[in-house]
Amino acid sequence: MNISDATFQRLEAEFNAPSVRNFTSALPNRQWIADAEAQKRNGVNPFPPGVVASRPVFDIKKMRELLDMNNFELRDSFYELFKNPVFFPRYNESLAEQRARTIQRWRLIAKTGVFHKTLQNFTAEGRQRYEATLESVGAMEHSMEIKMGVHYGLFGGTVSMMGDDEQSAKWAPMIENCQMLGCFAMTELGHGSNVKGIQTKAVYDIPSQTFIVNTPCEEAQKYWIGGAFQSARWTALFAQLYVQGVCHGVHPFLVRIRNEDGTTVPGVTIGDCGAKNGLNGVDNGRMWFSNVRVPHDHLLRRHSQVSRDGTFTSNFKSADERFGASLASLSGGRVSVSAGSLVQAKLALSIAIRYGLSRKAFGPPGQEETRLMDYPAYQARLIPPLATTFVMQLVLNHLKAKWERGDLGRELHVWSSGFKALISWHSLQTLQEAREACGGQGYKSENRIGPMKTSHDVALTYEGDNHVLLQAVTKTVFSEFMKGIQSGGNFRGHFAYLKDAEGLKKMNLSGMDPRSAAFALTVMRRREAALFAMLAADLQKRTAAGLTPLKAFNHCAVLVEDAGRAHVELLMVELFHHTLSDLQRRGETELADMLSLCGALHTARTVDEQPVFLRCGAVSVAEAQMMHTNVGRFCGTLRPHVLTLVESFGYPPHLLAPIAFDYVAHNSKGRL
Ligand SMILES: Cc1cc2nc3c(=O)[nH]c(=O)nc-3n(C[C@H](O)[C@H](O)[C@H](O)COP(=O)(O)OP(=O)(O)OC[C@H]3O[C@@H](n4cnc5c(N)ncnc54)[C@H](O)[C@@H]3O)c2cc1C
Repeated sequence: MNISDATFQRLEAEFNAPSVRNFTSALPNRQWIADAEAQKRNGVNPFPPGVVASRPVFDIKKMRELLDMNNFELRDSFYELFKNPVFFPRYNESLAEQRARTIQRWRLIAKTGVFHKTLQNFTAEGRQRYEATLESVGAMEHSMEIKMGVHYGLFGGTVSMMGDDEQSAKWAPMIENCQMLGCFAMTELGHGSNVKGIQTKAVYDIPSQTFIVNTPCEEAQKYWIGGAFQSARWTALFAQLYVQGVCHGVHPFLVRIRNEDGTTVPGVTIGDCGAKNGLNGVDNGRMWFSNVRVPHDHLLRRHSQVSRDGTFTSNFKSADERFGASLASLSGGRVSVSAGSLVQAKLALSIAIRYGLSRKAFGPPGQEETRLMDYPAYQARLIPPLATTFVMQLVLNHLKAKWERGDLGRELHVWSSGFKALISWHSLQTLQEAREACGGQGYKSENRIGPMKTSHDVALTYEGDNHVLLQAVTKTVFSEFMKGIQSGGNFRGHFAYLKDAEGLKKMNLSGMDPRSAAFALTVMRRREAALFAMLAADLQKRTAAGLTPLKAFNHCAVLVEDAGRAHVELLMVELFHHTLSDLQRRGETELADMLSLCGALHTARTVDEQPVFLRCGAVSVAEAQMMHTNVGRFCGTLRPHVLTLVESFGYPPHLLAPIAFDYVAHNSKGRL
């Protein structure tokens, strides 16, 4: 595929930052990479000095393939591309330089042609290639991943999935090859989480057969729109659709915001969101619309249509159903954010664990100091997040497969909302722990963890604020639970396990194998059952006292979120054990054994960290104590394997950091 060279030539001129064009901004010393690669050429794996990897008890390559699922060569080809100096990390650049560099990098990535046919028809192969590309790019730099995710995933995904076949066929190829550069304008200053309440208006004007778009008040300005401030020429705009005086709710439109020369079109005003805590390679902008005329065939009409003479029709009966269907097709954004989040956690763990293996502190008098990783207290900080990262990656792979198959049902909404919330929280917590685990070195930008942490932070907010997402999960599955209650205990589907609620209570955890599926499912089901029952009772009490169902729900919001988390963590355990049984069935016992240890540590840690298990009676004090002991026990069991485990993430030395190798040589006087 030819990428639109004209687009990138124009953009590079517009984002003109001389230091970027001429590569003059200071580059950190990169000798450590040459050293690591030289070691590799000599047949020695580039580990930190003095670190001897234990003999792998599983096949590292197979583990990587299990985690990455597909496109292994493509991922490696991107890692090679990132050896080009354009991709070298630079720190302390100005906002203009960071934005310019992102454009420069985008051109080189787009030029590979990797996005060809990722939007047209949305085949599983195309989606896998797209996800693999974004994950690889995210390992190099998070801004770049988000910049491309907004253009191809959010803008392109909206046009191709919410446009009908004709619209998709017309525009998707031009989005893939960057002839049409776009952004995604949903959020407004006054409405972010509550997108149903956005105020931008699109009124159908019968005589001119156009939609007239207006920003009626300051709260309705479009806000945070990635790419809007400089690069985008088009936007997928979300607005309340009015036809013949009737509001039909939120609808998507393809709207031109700039001419190809970069000037804004009449009626559109664009401002900068300015410097952010991270992701400064992305030019987030604000937009106001004043009587902007949008052609009739630019309403993206897969779900709703307006005839030229002003008759509104829809495939769905109510505005709520239409809105739900629109959001379902946007679940891909949450899939990408979850995958991108785990990339950051995997990199941070790869760096911090290698450092913890080589760095020594304190020790017996007169003897060699002890390696950090040999302190149980240190292990307890890095090994549980490592185990959870493996569990979450395998769980996320089920979600990715569902999305790639085009399975857009209610389950996709629940999984993508819940997994995005828990995975992004997990990754941020892991980045913080990894930063601290590297001490002062963790605070140096060149060691990557700090910049990754600040850039990743917003993953908790965009594509749905995590708290709001957990509430949405509970709202969606609670009715299923209530059906079981109202039928006198005839629970179905996910809640079928409650048909034997008494048996669940009687299970004796201390007599079970903590690596088994039965053990993890018992603990997680007990919590979910208890919290959903508490929620039902609480809601019933409040509605009986005269509150409306909505008010009652809001009064129980803390319990609602706890129940949502309980549901998602149970789903995760179910899916994880599904993968384990599959591995066992295929005879991959080495992988399954290692992963079952990770699963057992993940379960023990989940219970140990959350008092809600004790509070709701899901575990007894003795069982909570057993879980606590299990955390330490499994950390010790996994300790010899931590290096091979992070090796299986597959990141080459140049995507790690100096402290992952010989941090003393890197900081020597000779390298000043
Ligand atoms: C860097 C960045 C890039 C972005 N890119 C885009 C983009 O390209 N396009 C786009 O359309 N949008 C974009 N967004 C917007 C993003 O999706 C919104 O910020 C997000 O949906 C949250 O909305 P908000 O900021 O208005 O927060 P609010 O909705 O105001 O939430 C603020 C707080 O209130 C809490 N809260 C809200 N409702 C409830 C409730 N019912 N109960 C309890 N607590 C509640 C939330 O948990 C949150 O902590 C971006 C945002 C950022 C920061």
